[in-house]
Amino acid sequence: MYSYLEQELQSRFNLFKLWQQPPSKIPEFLKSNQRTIKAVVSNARVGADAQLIDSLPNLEIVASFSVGFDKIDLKRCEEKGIRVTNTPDVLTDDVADLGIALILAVLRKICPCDGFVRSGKWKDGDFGLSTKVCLIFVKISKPVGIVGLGRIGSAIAKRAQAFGCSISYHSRTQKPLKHYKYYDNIVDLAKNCSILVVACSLTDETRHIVNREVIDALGPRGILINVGRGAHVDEPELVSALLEGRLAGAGLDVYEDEPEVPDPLLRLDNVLLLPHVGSDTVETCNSMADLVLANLEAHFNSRPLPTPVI
Ligand SMILES: O=CC(=O)O
Repeated sequence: MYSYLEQELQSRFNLFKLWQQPPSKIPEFLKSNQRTIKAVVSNARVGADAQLIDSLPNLEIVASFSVGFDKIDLKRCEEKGIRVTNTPDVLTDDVADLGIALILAVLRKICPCDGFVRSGKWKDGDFGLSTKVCLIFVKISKPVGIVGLGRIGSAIAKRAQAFGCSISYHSRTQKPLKHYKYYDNIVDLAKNCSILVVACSLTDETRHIVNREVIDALGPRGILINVGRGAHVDEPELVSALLEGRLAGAGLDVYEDEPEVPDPLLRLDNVLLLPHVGSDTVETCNSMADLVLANLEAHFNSRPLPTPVI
């Protein structure tokens, strides 16, 4: 629980600190407070499953401190007339910045370079070469491919363009953007790009959208960047492609079973691993917290919700 959000929740509402309960005590804790609790404040990692929703008969709203709501059982909320809110827009720039940081860091080998200097190896010789980000002046030029051209995907595209990259994308529908090339399937996108960036939301359709076929289409010179959700990628397939040299590298902020990270990835220096920090800046977390509070206040004062999901 983000401390500023906790403070504000405490000063404005009757706050039950579920996260401070040991897992074995949670059912009992919920049972003893079930009549009183009207709102759940959640986040990307915890969500709100059917069990939690069903255990709170007076629940009116789930306000998530996240843009993603893949761990919230929306169907159950809908059936029960429970409102759901998220925190879009305020985190777009941070996640897009991190996507670009991953591209730059993987291609230019920034972390291995840092390790090289710190370990004193520089005194024995130069580091070696890395890969150019802006391929526009190079014959092998291939665009940056973006999976999901929503808010975050578009912000990544804008930034990548500023680095001189051309942009291709795959999404459910084609956008009226003539400078970006659209592919109606992700395999064709992967075949025709050098860096594939996953930035879509996680749904039944996008779960494991990056499978073996997509990874092989991206190929041994390709880089995968994931700032979406771990479950967008078939992780064992990603690991074997990296180990077998069927993929050049990856930059990951998200994993299927966070905070678990597949062990072999920890030993690969062509992979950059971040601990799901896409939106974790002080400024953005404050804005996300304010949005959670604004949604709760609006709901309990019968005003329209600023950022409703349902
Ligand atoms: O992963 C972070 C979010 O969904 O906000």
